[in-house]
Amino acid sequence: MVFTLIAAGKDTISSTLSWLLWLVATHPDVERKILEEIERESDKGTSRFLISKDELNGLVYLHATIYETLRFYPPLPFEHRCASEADVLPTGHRVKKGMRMLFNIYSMGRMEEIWGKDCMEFKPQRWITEEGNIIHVPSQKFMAFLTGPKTCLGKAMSFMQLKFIVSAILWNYKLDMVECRIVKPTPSIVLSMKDGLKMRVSKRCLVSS
Ligand code: HEM
Repeated sequence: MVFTLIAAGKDTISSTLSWLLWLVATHPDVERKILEEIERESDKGTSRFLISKDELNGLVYLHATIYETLRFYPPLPFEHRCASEADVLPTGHRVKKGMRMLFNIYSMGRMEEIWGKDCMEFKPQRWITEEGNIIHVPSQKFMAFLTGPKTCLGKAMSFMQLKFIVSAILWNYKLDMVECRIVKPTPSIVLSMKDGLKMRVSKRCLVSS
């Protein structure tokens, strides 16, 4: 069981981290908002190297940035399922018993019919209500963790891990792209970056002590 959890979480988390750090490095407005949020939500009296577990709940904008990263770059970009019974899909398509269906989660995250006209913009704000809470998006619309009875068991843990790691990295280090080169995914079971991600890492001067 422990092995299953580690295996299911390792590559998915590392894929999300790479895409998120690249997206943040190339969207300085998003980076600024994440840092302002950490500054606001973290305990001024403690070390800033790691944010505490309780403070993680306050990182709504970072939470939204993780959702937005997963919309564009789901670590598992394709999934398939087999129909246990004949059925008719909501689209009207007839499915025979035993028929295999492949669905493209990567494309679904970029479809105008699902996400609206600004579907190709990296906009964490789309996940936040006017009152500042995370918008609940049904899992049939946002499929990175899949939907139905075989959905990911590690979703909550993933957000916790990612918020811990990203807040610690971004608070302490500035990450810049080494050179202007095209970053693109490689077609594989886990969505990784073709040729990896090269970044320049420098110690960040804290906004305040
Ligand atoms: C961003 C991170 C993650 C994403 C996007 C993700 C996505 C998914 C997806 C799409 C599936 C369904 C696979 C299939 O049925 O073909 C799945 C299953 C699963 N995930 Fe995750 N996962 C993530 C992180 C994690 C972590 C950190 C853990 C464990 C701590 C975990 C545990 C599991 C387990 C146990 C299953 C199998 C569930 C079952 O078959 O009933 N996942 N995940």
